[in-house]
Amino acid sequence: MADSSPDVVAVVPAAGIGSRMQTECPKQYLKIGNKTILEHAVASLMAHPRVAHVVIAISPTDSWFADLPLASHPDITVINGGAQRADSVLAGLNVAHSAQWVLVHDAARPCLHPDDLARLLAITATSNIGGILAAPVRDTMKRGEPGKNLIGHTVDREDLWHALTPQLFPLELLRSCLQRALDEHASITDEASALEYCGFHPELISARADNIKVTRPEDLRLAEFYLTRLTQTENQ
Ligand SMILES: Nc1ccn([C@@H]2O[C@H](COP(=O)(O)OP(=O)(O)OP(=O)(O)O)[C@@H](O)[C@H]2O)c(=O)n1
Ligand SMILES: C[C@](O)(CO)[C@H](O)COP(=O)(O)O
Repeated sequence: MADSSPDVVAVVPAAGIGSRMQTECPKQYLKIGNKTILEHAVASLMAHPRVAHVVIAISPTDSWFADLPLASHPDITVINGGAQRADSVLAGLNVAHSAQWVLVHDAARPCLHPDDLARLLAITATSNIGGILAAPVRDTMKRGEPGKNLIGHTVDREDLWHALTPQLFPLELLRSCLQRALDEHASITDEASALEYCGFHPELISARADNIKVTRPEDLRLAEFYLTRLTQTENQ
């Protein structure tokens, strides 16, 4: 029987402004059904019995979070995020004292399937480095700029993956790697890149491609479609 004791803390970076979404409010506060994208993302984590607590990093100027039921949830701590996503994550790690493992999940990813979360959490039984959910690249990959000619050669897509979230790591390992990477001004766009910067190689868990990060306007309807299908599957 897989361990289901609540031994994992989740950090949810939710301090972005969602500029690429071109909406009035930050995209994590856009609604799909009767909940915001942030609430869907947090609910997908709290549905697993091992997730004991969730730390949500919001912007210091956030004026939306206080109106959500999450704001008064006993298992949720809200803190101020930072200038970059990595700063927000580190701020969350710095208050997540009481856990051995930490899950980091984008507030902008509302469609996390419970099976993928369970498969990621299962690696705690065999790994001391951690791992990430990832989806295989499906298209031929090119390098270039819009309106200009393609650069160089087609990118070989063999072994090329889209890194998703959640990403799962030993709390102290992630905290130390992220702190060092930021102190040394490394380019960090996900938690795995901080571990890679420090010489570690997290496990890759092949996952569903419908765990999308709502980023551009056309993503909202797609996320709504995926969430509707996920809800129907769970109710069967
Ligand atoms: N300083 C920041 C920047 C981003 N994020 C969070 O990191 C996640 C992924 O980042 P992204 O999709 O880039 O969100 P934004 O930065 O808000 O989007 P944009 O780049 O379009 O402004 C989001 O949940 C976002 O809220 C954060 O916590 N702190
Ligand atoms: C963490 C992430 O979602 C993995 O793909 C991605 O790196 C976030 O990038 P963003 O530019 O902060 O959205």
